[in-house]
Amino acid sequence: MKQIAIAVVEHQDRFLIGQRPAGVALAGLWEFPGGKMHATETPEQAAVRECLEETGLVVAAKFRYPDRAHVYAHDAVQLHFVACEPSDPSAVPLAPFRWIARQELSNFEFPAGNRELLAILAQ
Ligand SMILES: Nc1nc2c([nH]c(=O)n2[C@H]2C[C@H](O)[C@@H](COP(=O)(O)OP(=O)(O)OP(=O)(O)O)O2)c(=O)[nH]1
Repeated sequence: MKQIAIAVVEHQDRFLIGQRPAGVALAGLWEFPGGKMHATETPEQAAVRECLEETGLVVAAKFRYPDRAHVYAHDAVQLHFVACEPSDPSAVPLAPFRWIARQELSNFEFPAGNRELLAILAQ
C-alpha cells in the first residue's frame, strides 16, 4: 500500500485545494496538496514538503486527522492527513491551488478516500 501524506492547510476557516490535472489518476477531482512519502519521512515532514513543492507555501504541521486506507482502481493508498497552517498567510498559492471557505468544500468533488475527512471538516 502506498503511503501518502496530505497537507490539510487551514487559515481563517479556509482550506487550500487544487484540481487534479487531466491525464492522471482521479483527473478533474479536487484534492489537498500531497503525495507519496519518502521512506525516511514522517507524515508531517512529507506533508510540509509536498505542500511547498506543489503550492509554494511554507506550512507548519499542527495535528493529525484520522488516517484512511482506500483502494482505488489505480492504487491502494494509506492517506495520512496532516492539519497545517501557513507560515505567511498572505502568501499566494501556485495554480491550481486556491483558498476555499469551509462551507464551500461540499461543492467540490474529492477522491472517495477523503470522504471521512470532509465529514470532519464540515462540522
Ligand atoms: N494529493 C492528494 N492525493 C490524494 C488525496 N486524496 C486521495 O485519495 N489522494 C490519492 C491520489 C493518489 O492516488 C495519491 C497521491 O498521489 P499523487 O499521484 O497525487 O502524487 P504522486 O504519487 O505523484 O506523489 P509525488 O510524485 O508528488 O510524490 O493519493 C488528496 O486529498 N490529495
